[in-house]
Amino acid sequence: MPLPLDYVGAESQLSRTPLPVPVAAFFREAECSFSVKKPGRPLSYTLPPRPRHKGTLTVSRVFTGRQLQPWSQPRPRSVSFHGSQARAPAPHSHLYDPTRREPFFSQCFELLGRLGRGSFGEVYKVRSKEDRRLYAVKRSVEPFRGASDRQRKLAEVRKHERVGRHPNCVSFVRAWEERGQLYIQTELCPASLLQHCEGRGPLPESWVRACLWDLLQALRHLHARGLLHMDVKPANVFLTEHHVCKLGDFGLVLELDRGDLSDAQEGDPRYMAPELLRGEYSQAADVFSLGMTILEIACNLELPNGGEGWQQLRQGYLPPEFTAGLSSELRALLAAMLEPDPRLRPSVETLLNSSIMRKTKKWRKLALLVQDGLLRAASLCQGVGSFVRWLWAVLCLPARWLSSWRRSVPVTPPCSPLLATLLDSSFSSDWEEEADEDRSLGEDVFEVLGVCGRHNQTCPGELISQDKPPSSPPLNLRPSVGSTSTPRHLSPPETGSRKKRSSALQGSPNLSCISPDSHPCSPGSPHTDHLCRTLAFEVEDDEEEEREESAPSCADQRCSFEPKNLLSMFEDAVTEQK
Ligand SMILES: Nc1ncnc2c1ncn2[C@@H]1O[C@H](COP(=O)(O)OP(=O)(O)OP(=O)(O)O)[C@@H](O)[C@H]1O
Ligand SMILES: [Mg+2]
Ligand SMILES: [Mg+2]
Repeated sequence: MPLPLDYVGAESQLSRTPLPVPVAAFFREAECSFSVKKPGRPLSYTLPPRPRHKGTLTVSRVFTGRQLQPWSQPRPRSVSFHGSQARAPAPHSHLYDPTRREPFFSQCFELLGRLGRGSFGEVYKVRSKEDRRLYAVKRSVEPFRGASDRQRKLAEVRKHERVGRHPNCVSFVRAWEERGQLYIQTELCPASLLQHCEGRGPLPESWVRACLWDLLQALRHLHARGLLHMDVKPANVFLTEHHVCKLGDFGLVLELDRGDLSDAQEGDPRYMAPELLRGEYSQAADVFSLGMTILEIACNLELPNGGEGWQQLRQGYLPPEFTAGLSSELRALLAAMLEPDPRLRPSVETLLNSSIMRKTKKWRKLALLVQDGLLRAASLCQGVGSFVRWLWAVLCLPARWLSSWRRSVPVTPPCSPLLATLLDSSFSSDWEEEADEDRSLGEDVFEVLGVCGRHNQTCPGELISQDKPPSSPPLNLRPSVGSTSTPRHLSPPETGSRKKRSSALQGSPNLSCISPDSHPCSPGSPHTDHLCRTLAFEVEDDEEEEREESAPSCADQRCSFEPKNLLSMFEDAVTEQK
């Protein structure tokens, strides 16, 4: 019975009538038969019941001596209907070793998890060990029960191969059978539309329109090849990571050109077109199922499995309390797709030419184009970023090599031209800041260094490790400070103690002069520290005088303090001796 779409107005008129009207009562009852989707419902709820186990023994179990069928042999066999099935070679993979006991699946794939379970098989998320890409592999739950059961299951491969490649259809990769089970490898999709909608409420209309446009494209592709999907529903629609809808699960596809409709199977009853009960199979059945799918996701409506609500939806009645939030255009389109008479139902082509779909097409194409552009730009940025990182690493390599070389050499060679270049580059205008930082490390550090400057002949790093345990934090810290303080011989004038610190830190020219052979300040000498220090400075001054010629800019600085220091030290020594 066709039901008026402007039912709301009719009810308000009727409510003024004192007598109850049967039609109004019917509609009120109808309202009660629809409900919103329940969030958090287990996914298995949506699956059709699995076939019951047979209690009786199969013939093969009774007559065990029978010859094994070729497909029940342990070796894997490729399944494809493109060439001759008689040859059925092993599925190709250079990783597969037939001498090993593990099945082809375990040898060639890493199992990452289970994606879902249908009435036919379990679907796993896998990574191919060959190309390291992610895929979905559907494996039939039970082994083939016989030749006809096997043929029925293998038919899904033939159908998938016939579908071919289309941006809105899940891509087939390959199939094989092993130990009586069928494996179908397809592209992996992050989620099904059903999973995506769970707990979200109704989807935004712009999203619904985009989804409808994508799925109409997929159906146009199938119908043009003489194929009917027969199982369009949210659980068989998959979303890519770029939010493109793809139609999948081609297990119930009907090949109209084969002429044999005896093995045609209806899909999920909630989405089933009414004429299928009369055995009328046509493209219009897919249009109806798609209409139901869109109604479900756009209105968050729990579709009935049977009963009154099921009948009403197949009589052209759209529950207004659910469809009220939709635009009039989309409501009219849905009403047309759910038309009870398949001959009056618009074809996929007609639907794509409707004004609402033409508008959607423009936006969809633009959105896909922008998305594609953004993705390309992102991958380009990623590529440029990794190139810059690589370039930086290559450029830093000589500097790193030099610094590690410097660390490995115990005493810095004073006249190395390579080192001189490096030191020049590290000698920056913020020398004063560095000096302040050194001071901030604390006097005790310098005291230790001062000691080693007076009594030892090797580099500061080594001295530190001799004088203090290696675990002592300030001592561990110093060598690195010393290594960066090489340009201190160009420092501004300093006090005696400061200069002592500098020479100890540098470890190169001044310390090399304080040796048992070059002056009397040896570890076992009776001279006082004071004298030792004085003599050390004398030697330093001699050297620096020599260097003045080669570094005139520093000469002025030294002239300003060296005679004064020497004089005061000499006076001190004389006073002490008196
Ligand atoms: N390519 C895929 N990418 C991601 N998930 C998938 C993929 N294929 C299947 N799945 C998941 O596995 C579930 C079952 O897959 P599929 O529908 O193909 O199996 P089936 O046994 O044919 O089920 P049905 O009962 O619908 O016939 C899907 O609902 C989905 O959650
Ligand atoms: Mg399915
Ligand atoms: Mg299926």
